Amino acid sequence: GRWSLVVAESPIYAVDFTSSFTPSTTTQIPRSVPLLRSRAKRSPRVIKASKPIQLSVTSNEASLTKSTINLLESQIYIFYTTLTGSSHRVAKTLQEKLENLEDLKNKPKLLSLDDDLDDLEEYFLKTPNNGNNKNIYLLVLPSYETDSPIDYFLEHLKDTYQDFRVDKYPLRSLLGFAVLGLGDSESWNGEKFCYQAKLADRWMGKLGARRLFPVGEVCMKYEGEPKANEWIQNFAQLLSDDEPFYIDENDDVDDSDKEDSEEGTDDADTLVDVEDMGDIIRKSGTRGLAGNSTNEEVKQMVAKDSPTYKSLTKQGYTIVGSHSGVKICRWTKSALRGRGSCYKFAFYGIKSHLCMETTPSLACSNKCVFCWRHGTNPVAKSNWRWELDPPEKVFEGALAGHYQKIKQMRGVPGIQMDRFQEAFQVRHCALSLVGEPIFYPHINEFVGMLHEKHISSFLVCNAQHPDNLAKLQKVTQLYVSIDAPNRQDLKKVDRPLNSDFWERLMSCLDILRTIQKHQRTVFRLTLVKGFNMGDIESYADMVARALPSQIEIKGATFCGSSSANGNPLTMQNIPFYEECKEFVVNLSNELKSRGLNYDIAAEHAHSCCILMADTKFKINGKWHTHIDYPKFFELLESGKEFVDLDYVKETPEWAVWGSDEAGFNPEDTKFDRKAEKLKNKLAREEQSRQIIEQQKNF
Ligand SMILES: Cc1cc2nc3c(=O)[nH]c(=O)nc-3n(C[C@H](O)[C@H](O)[C@H](O)COP(=O)(O)O)c2cc1C
Ligand code: SF4
Repeated sequence: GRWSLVVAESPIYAVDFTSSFTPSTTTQIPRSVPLLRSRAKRSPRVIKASKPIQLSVTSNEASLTKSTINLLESQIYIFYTTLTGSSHRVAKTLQEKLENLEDLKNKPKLLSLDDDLDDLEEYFLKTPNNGNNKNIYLLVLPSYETDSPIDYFLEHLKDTYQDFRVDKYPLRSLLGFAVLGLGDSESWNGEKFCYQAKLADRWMGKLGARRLFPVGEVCMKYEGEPKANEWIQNFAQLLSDDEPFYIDENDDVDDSDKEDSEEGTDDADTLVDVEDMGDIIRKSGTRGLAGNSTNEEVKQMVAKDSPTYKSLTKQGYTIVGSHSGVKICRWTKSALRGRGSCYKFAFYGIKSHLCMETTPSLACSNKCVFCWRHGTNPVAKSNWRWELDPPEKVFEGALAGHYQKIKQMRGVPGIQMDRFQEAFQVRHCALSLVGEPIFYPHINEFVGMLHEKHISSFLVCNAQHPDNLAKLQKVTQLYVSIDAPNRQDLKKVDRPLNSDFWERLMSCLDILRTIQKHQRTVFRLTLVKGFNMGDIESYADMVARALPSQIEIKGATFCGSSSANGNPLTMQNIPFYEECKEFVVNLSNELKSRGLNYDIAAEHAHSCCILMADTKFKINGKWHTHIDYPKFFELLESGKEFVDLDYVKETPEWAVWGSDEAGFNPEDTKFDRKAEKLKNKLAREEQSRQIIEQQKNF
């Protein structure tokens, strides 16, 4: 390598800031020697030069110098990511240790890459502006062979490096960085041990950051925290040590790994005869489809041995293949026992025991505050970066998983035989659950398979993937989640990974109004008090922009809060039904005042859910929010174009807004004690309100 040109030997502890080369405690320092430049050959790229940090080096030569910048004056950021907690513990120890350093001027900041950073770009493209930009980044990273949020972080570093629009060395403005890796050398020895910490160390170097200290590799199984503490101790010492650093301004930033583009990967070597392509694709299976071109392998989104798999199955999900999931919801169980169905029965005529809830992509591009999976859920901005299962496998696997769970219910007291038998003919599929169904590259084929079996499709998307949305073919009902009325609130609620999340949402709204106008479209609002229940005007703006067929408004339900999974909600954030009603009435008035033809159509008080619809669904004075499913399939199979109004059915009296039953199916209520109690409570509330009103009038 380039170090062969060394002429002098020095006992000084030299740290090369710029190379992945890790010096031993005694190393040779090149001086006054023309240095080899090993810039990799790459395709044309716009390179904006960034000025290296000014140090007290005046000559153009590599030198051993005392930095004018005192490390103790820096602002230290400790970043960590964790799935089972050890990296968080170690990061906290690191913070405490550094805090106790007498001369350290600023208190080190501890930040979770997953919970505390809204946007990785704010720290790993831009850097915080602390006066003279004297920032030091310390990264405490575990390694996971299975897919985890660390993959997403590493991908961000890689993408930044490969993005020709941005400064090539954006992290050069940092004073320095160091990575402490945690892993398990027994199960993952050799290259795999702490491999993600090593990758992070490498990418940080490539992005222009200066390595202050060699990457730590700690086996948490054998060496545990004492070994981590040793690294911390040594690093702390380095901070207060005024030993000179070897700094070479002529040397290029860490770009020396020739394997990327020089060795053996010449075009001539990689060109493949078109005739051979089929063979190669077949041999590589679906692995190549993720478009992952570097040496990182394509992972499974939810591998069997991953913490995500464990947490999902614990919650009752059946994982299908490696990226899909299916789960029986409580309404399916309730309906099997002859009790009530969910609000979709009241609004659209869906019987819960005939409904399968599934998703072909457990990953998504948000980190919503109300998502319990937060912390372990696989994430990606917009590209599919995992192994890909064919649609047949997802379809058959989902049905098999669903039926297996139904079968397991056979011993549950109160199961009704006729419904139990019917349940083995799924009629509806809710593509929602968790994750983002339109992320799945074969979503259209998958939906096609449902329709072929006359299974209706309700697809919910998070409005972050306009390209996929535009390409989506006919579904029975197309939902878009509208989690907040404006940019600031949406960022707070969904914590999207894409920085252009608002623009993405806006394009999705435009797509609903134009390309997807033929679909039966629904806005889904989940109301969370203190997060998204204000700014009615902006919600109305969005309705005006997308012109959805219907608007479904649901009060958030409480699934328990936990700071551990990043879910900050408490009971205080759960709106009462009355508050939801008030919100809906206000929205309805706002829309009417703008001449938009929407009105409140139906309600299901039990689930705190209200449906607004375009008044075109009110035919001859009667609401028609229900769906004529056989008609839908007939139209679909006719091959003709058709729209939302072509397959409607009348809404039953008991579900219509303002009816006495408030969405309680009279046939079900007698079985449903909880529903009965709630109904009585609502009646009592209404009574007391009337009395108060009367008193006011006297
Ligand atoms: C599914 C799984 C995969 C893992 N893969 C690796 C690996 O590839 N390399 C490694 O060094 N350690 C691996 N480990 C060990 C973890 O990195 C180690 O337990 C670490 O301390 C976990 O940190 P955390 O508690 O902050 O999540 C793996 C652990 C699990 C459970
Ligand atoms: S979109 Fe769904 S899966 Fe994704 S974070 Fe939000 S709630 Fe969770």
